[in-house]
Amino acid sequence: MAIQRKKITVVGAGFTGATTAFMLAQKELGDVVLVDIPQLESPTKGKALDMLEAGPVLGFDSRIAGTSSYEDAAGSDLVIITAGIARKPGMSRDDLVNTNAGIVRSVCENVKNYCPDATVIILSNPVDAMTYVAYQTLGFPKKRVIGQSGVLDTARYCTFIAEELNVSVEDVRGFVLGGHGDDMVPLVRYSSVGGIPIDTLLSADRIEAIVQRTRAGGGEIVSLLGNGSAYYAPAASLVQMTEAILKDKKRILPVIALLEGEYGYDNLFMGVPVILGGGGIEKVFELALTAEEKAALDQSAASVRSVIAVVKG
Ligand SMILES: NC(=O)c1ccc[n+]([C@@H]2O[C@H](COP(=O)([O-])OP(=O)(O)OC[C@H]3O[C@@H](n4cnc5c(N)ncnc54)[C@H](O)[C@@H]3O)[C@@H](O)[C@H]2O)c1
Ligand SMILES: O=C(O)C[C@H](O)C(=O)O
Repeated sequence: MAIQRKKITVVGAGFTGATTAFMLAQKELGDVVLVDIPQLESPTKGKALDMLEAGPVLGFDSRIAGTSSYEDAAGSDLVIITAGIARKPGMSRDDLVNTNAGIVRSVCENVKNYCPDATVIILSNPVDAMTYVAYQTLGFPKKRVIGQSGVLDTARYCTFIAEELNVSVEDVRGFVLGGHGDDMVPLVRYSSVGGIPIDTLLSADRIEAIVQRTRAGGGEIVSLLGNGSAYYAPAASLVQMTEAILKDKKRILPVIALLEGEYGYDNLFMGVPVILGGGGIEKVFELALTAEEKAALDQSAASVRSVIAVVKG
C-alpha cells in the first residue's frame, strides 16, 4: 500500500511563510504548497522552485509548489496562515488588527472551502485576535484552530536564561502564558535548568530583566531589523507545532487555544499549555497559579479581550 504524504499549505509567502516552507521541506514533514496573492504569483512560484532545487544538496524529497490558487491547496492536512502585514518600528502588534482581520477572514473563507479537514495554525498578528477571527470564519472544531505565540515567546525566554547561565539551551525548560503582547506571563516558578529551579540559580533582579526582555522580545527584533519583524524563530516555532500534530507526538507546548472556563476565562483565545498531537489541541493544562501570577494573567487576558473587541465590531 502506498504511503500517503502529508500535505501542508502555508498561506503568505513573505519572510515567515517562505522560511517556514523551507524548514518544513528540510524536515520532510510533507509536501508544501506556498500560497500568496495573484499579484505575487510569479515570485511565489520562484521562491518555491528555488527551495525545491535545494533538495538534491540538502537531501530532501518534499515537493514545494508556489501558487495563488487555493485549488492547489485542496485537501491539505495542515494549513499555516502567515498572510498579513508586519509591524515596523514604533508600531504595536495591535496596530495591525483591522488590516490583518480582513486578510485572515478572506484567507479562511478559502481554507474552509478547500481544506475542510485541515488543522489550522495562525501566525498573523495580533495573533490572539486573529485566531479568534479564524475560528469564527472557519467554523472548525476548536481543537483544530490554533494560534502560535507561546512556543516563540518561550524560546526567547529560554534563550535568555541559557545565555545568562552559560548553559545549553537544551537543558532549559520554561513556559510563557497569556496573550502575545508586552504583558505576556513568563512563569518563573515553572522554569528550570537541568531540573534545577532558576530562582535558586539567578537573583530576582536578573530574573526580572529576563522576564522584561522576553516580553519585549518581538519589539527588540523589529527595532534591529528596521523594516519588518522576526521570522527565523517564528518559523521554527511553527515547524515544531506542525511536527507535533502531523507526527501525533503529543508534545506539551504553549499555544493559543479557545478557553471555555479554563483559568476562569470564557470564550477567550489566549496562550496556555496544551497537549498538541494528531487531534490538534488534545487537552488544555490548567496550572496552579499564585495570586500574583493570576493577576498578571488577568491583565494579559484583559489586553487580549480589548483587541478581540475591535474585530467583533
Ligand atoms: N504570532 C507570532 O509569533 C508572529 C511572529 C512573526 C510574525 N508574525 C506576523 O506574521 C505576519 C507575517 O509576517 P511576515 O514577516 O511574513 O510578513 P511579510 O510581509 O514578509 O509577508 C506577508 C505575506 O502575506 C501576503 N499576503 C497578504 N495578503 C494576503 C492574502 N490575502 N492571501 C495570501 N497572502 C497574503 C503578502 O503578500 C506577503 O507576501 C505579520 O502579521 C506578523 O506580524 C507573527
Ligand atoms: O513582534 C512582532 O511584531 C512579530 C512577532 O509577533 C514577534 O514576536 O516576533
